Amino acid sequence: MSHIGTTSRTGRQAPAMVAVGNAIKVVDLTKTFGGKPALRGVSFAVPRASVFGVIGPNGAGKTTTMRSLLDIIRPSSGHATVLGVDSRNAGPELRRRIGFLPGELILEGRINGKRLLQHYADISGPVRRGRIEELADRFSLDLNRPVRKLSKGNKQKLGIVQAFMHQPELLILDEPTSGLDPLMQQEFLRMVREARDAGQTVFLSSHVISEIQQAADEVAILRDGQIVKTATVEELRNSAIRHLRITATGITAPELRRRLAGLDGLGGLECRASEDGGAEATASLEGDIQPFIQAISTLRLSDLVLEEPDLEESVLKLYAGSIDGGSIDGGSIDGKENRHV
Ligand SMILES: Nc1ncnc2c1ncn2[C@@H]1O[C@H](COP(=O)(O)OP(=O)(O)OP(=O)(O)O)[C@@H](O)[C@H]1O
Repeated sequence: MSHIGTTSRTGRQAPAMVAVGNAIKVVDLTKTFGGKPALRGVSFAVPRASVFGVIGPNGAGKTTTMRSLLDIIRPSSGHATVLGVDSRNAGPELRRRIGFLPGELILEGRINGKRLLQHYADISGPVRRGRIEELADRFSLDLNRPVRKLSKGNKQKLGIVQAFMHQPELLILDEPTSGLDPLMQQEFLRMVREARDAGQTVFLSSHVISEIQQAADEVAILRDGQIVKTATVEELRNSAIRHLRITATGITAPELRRRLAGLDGLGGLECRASEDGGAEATASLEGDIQPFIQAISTLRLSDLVLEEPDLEESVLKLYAGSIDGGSIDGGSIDGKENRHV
């Protein structure tokens, strides 16, 4: 194990200490189903004790990536290492060190939640006494009801509890908040943060950008089996699109246009006369804000609005981008150079 710090007697539980190295490393993974590519050279690394989110539209390859990590499916080519073990050798020992929530949860319906979780605990445990009840309480989940009578959201909660209950070193969670109401989503995100703080690693997929933004340290955006971009949430935010509006006095609308037109990252520029006799401009701004700040520094501003970057808008733009247009990062592991979208 490449953890620094103490581990439990079994070595299974994650230490609440600093962790080093990668929990997951994927290099050039491809998967073809009946001649149709589902993954096309995906590479990324997930540092230990971090939260890594993968987002992408339907069919992007999120589930296929996760299944490859767990050896549920075999990749056509490429390589994946999970907790230091080749994913192709993912036997029961490795599985016990992982908590997995599949995207399509199929649960035995005839028994109640408690018995079902006890069954999973026997397989993937040990589970600390009282832990299951604590987690169920956090989700207001009734463990005495037969599983088949639970709503979709409550079944999802059971799935989350079984993934977290044995405090595995690595959590692989496919669309974990699907079916959860907003309060429960927040509870789930708290659990993810606590897991990371305890030294566990979380790899999760989502359609919900705001959720990834709240939970993840790093994000990979997957589309058509390729990673469009890997970035920290901060980097994504910095390269995101902001909307701005300025009002200046002592200047006409055409003059204001001349000052601003052609600035790096500025789009959709519209200038008009303002009510106070000056000029008003609205535009969107992508990336570095410094050239814009410099351009307006000599203006006499009466108003300036620079909105919070819209992560959703910039990610949707990435979804919609052209693969053949050369804008796709073939999956660099550090992903820090991938601003060209
Ligand atoms: N077992 C399979 N047999 C054939 N094709 C498959 C199989 N599993 C996945 N695919 C195909 O691989 C591609 C990627 O699917 P995958 O389920 O990984 O996407 P996803 O990003 O998880 O999508 P979603 O958000 O809808 O769950 C899709 O085109 C899908 O139809």
